[in-house]
Amino acid sequence: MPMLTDPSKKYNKFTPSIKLSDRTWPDKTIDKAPIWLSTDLRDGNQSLANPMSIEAKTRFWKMLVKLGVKQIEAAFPAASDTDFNFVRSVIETPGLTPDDVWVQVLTPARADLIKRSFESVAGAKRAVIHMYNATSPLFRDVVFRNSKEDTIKLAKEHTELVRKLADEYSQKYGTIFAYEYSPETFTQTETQFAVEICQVVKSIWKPTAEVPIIFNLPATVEVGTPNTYADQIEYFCRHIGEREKVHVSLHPHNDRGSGVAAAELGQLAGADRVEGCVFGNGERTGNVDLVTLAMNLYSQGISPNLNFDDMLSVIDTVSQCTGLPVHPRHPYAGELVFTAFSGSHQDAIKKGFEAQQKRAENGDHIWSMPYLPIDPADIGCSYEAVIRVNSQSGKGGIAYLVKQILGMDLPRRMQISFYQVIQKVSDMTGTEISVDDIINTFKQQYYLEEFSNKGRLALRNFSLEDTRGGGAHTPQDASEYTRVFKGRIAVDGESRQVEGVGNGAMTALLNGLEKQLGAHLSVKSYEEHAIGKGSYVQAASYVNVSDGTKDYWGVGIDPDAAASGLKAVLSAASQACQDNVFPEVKPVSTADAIKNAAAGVVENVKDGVNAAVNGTN
Ligand SMILES: CC(=O)SCCNC(=O)CCNC(=O)[C@H](O)C(C)(C)COP(=O)(O)OP(=O)(O)OC[C@H]1O[C@@H](n2cnc3c(N)ncnc32)[C@H](O)[C@@H]1OP(=O)(O)O
Ligand SMILES: CC(C)C(=O)C(=O)O
Repeated sequence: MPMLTDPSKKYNKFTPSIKLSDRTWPDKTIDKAPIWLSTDLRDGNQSLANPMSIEAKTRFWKMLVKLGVKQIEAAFPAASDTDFNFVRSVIETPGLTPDDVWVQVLTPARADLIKRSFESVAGAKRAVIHMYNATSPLFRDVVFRNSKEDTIKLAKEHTELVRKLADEYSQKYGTIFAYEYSPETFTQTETQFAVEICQVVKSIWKPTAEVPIIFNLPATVEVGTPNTYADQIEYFCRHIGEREKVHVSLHPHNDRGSGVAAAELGQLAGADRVEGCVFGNGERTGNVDLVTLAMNLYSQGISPNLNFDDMLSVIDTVSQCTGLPVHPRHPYAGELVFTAFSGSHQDAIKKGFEAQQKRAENGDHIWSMPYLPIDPADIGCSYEAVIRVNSQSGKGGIAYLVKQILGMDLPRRMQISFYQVIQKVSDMTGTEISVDDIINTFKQQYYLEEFSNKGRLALRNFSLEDTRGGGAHTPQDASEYTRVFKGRIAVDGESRQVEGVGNGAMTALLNGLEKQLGAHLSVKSYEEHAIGKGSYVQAASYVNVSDGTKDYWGVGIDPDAAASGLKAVLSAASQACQDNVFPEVKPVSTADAIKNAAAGVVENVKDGVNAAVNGTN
């Protein structure tokens, strides 16, 4: 049937039975983690087309224990042998269940199923028996055909049985039992009635402050906005007696997509405990997502008491055990959630990382980063995944990747120039450009192959003479040249002797190139920084040269600062060759240029870069 133009003819607005006018939860904040209960192996399992095998459940169980979950609903043991045997296995297998972990099992209010559930936990150190029956008018009328009194009687009589069996089993096995009672469909139940039935249950169970009774108040189906849930929870917390002997527990489902909000407002309203599933698996749209809840706390500086520092392995385990993928946009865990494609985001993140690093050097480690609510490293993600490049990207993000991978901090104007190169590639392909592609393009553009200069013009060896102290040529005044460059430059692989003079190493080389190749290039700007530390330190040089009509950027890397500057000049000059700047050196395809240059490197390997660095030739 198509959607109705007037849905009011079919759907009633949800109206909660209570509405607090003096609610206090809106003014509260969450200051600590709740008690967590994972129901992945029960609610999460019952909703799968193919429920988990014992092996899958065991793998999941181990992961939950490792994450730090202390209460785990292992199964609905009366449902199947698999479920029953799994509970036996977590109790009997040495090392599977630490002493501080509670094994929880779910049962309906039916005597045979309660008995079977007790049999499943025989010998456990700590066990929570969780019993439920639906309490809302719809279920009372349609499913159970029960009055309110009948519903209370059902809960009362079966709680009596749970009490009796708990006493017997704890005497026999020394098990510490806790009791959880869920008025299923709580949010659609008259809240006063939910309190009434829970008072009766509590009077029979007789909890202590040491082992409180758990009243689990489920949004079995999420039918209202989270504020209505919070009102119901606050009302319940205010009216249930002996509050110190009660743990109020939330069990939100996500039918309206606000399960996380409901759980957070429910905690503001006084709840002590939250039941949910990792990545929000569960019936229909799922149970509330424990990862999001925990990481929301973490991002506020509150320890969730759960450890997601290896999120990728959690994703692997959960998706392999359930057969369900984790959405790429899933909060904190999806593969795209720390990724920025768009230029302005990348620019802000790059600046943010630089500022963060500076603050950290002064002892301030507080995370304050544009667009990234948490540090991806905290959940085991690498920074490389943060910035990815497509046609929406800008110079900042691309420069960030070059810096991350090659350690090269490009001058701002060079960032713009390289960005234009990448933009051409991305316009051509129309797809995302991988980090490898960016780095390869960078190396090709500036003739850097494994950091040796393999341009069309490549440095083989050189010496620099300082003429200030007398030497072969004595300058007449300070503006005159003070350097003489002598060296061998491979021009498309053919080694040529180049000699020139200038007031610095780079200008002397350019002077030599002009004499050899017949065109003048001048240096417009030059920057340099160190890469690496200690004995591995290298100099990275960036030079911008011009023939008077067009600018060319060049890059050089070398352990020797002078050699790195000279390589940068040749890297820029190699690009100028492509524009026919040197009459003698004709443009060739980039691939051919690299091939030629590489051949030249092999040919000249003996008098190669090492000699040049030492300035001995
Ligand atoms: C909101 C939740 O997620 S609750 C958990 C739900 N999970 C599951 O149901 C998974 C496991 N369930 C099962 O394996 C089976 O349903 C069993 C073993 C529990 C029961 O199986 P069956 O005896 O074949 O009954 P069936 O599944 O049809 O259950 C419906 C009966 O249980 C009754 N019932 C349902 N919930 C409860 C409850 N909480 N307490 C007591 N009786 C209940 C129904 O009224 C119905 O009774 P009727 O047969 O007299 O009309
Ligand atoms: C058994 C109860 C807690 C349940 O799963 C629900 O109401 O969703």
